[in-house]
Amino acid sequence: MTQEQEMAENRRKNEGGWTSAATLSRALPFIQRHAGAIIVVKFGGHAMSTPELTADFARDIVLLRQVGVQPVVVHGGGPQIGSMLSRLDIKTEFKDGLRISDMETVGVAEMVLSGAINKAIVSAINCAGGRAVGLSGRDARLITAAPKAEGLGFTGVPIATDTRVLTTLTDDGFIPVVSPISADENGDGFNINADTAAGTLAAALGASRLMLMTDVEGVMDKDKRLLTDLSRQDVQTLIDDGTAQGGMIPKLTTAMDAVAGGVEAVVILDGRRAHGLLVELFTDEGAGTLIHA
Ligand SMILES: Nc1ncnc2c1ncn2[C@@H]1O[C@H](COP(=O)(O)OP(=O)(O)O)[C@@H](O)[C@H]1O
Ligand SMILES: CC(=O)N[C@@H](CCC(=O)OP(=O)(O)O)C(=O)O
Repeated sequence: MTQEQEMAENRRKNEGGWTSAATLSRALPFIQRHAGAIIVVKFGGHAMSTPELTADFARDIVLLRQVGVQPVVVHGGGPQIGSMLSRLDIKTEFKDGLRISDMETVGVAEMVLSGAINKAIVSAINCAGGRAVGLSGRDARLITAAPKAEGLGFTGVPIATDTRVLTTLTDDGFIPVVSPISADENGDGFNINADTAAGTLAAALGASRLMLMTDVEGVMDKDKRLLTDLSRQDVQTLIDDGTAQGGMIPKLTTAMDAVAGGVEAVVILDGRRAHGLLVELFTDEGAGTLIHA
């Protein structure tokens, strides 16, 4: 068969094309529902473990923007900070999922997050045809930080936000990409957990959804079965009875605070699998664990 004959034959059959068109058409009511909405997407350090996953993520974000959603990306990079600290021979410890950060550690965290990772995500989104702008909690006083607790050094929490820089960007079609490193009133840098920063910004922006992309399918019960739907009370129980541990704790407290702060729903989903964002937003079934008020 010549190439022309093959193309003609494919056009006659084209089963795949009709299936794709049907999928697109079924997405229409979902696209209409989310058009104009602000959706904060937290991209975790584990979820960006390969360039392919980052590229797939970037395409999904650009697609969201293309269909009228206003995505705001907040990123982590815990494993990447960990490997830089070990290359520099600096020991690191966690308490309840948060890195205990002295001045040297927060310096490394800022270099890795606001430098390398932020720019890699911005680049990936721009290569996918978007207009991404990288910034951190420091920029335009987006997030003002304070110490989380006595003895945790420069491990911070957000105490105030000024989201005007984000709305200025989203109103003009840009996609903000935010590193969670922030400063206090004196300009001292603080290491804020990326889930916490994303939750605070989602509430401050009045986002309709907060999507936390991680390295598990979602929240698991004691038998490692995926929990698909949780109320705030259910989430509290999972923390109290020890079902949720380590990095899942800041995710769940963030989810509870975000829904209490007016975010309609928080979704914890698998960032290791391509297109989870689209499955969650544009299909009936959704993906991962949905947490609501
Ligand atoms: N009940 C639970 N369900 C799912 N994951 C849990 C649970 N308890 C603890 N975890 C851990 O939380 C991790 C996700 O948090 P974290 O490592 O901080 O991810 P990220 O880098 O994406 O923010 C999972 O890999 C898992 O090991
Ligand atoms: C205080 C604190 O724990 N900060 C985090 C910031 C990065 C982060 O949250 O990254 P992931 O989302 O990939 O875990 C850290 O130093 O690891």
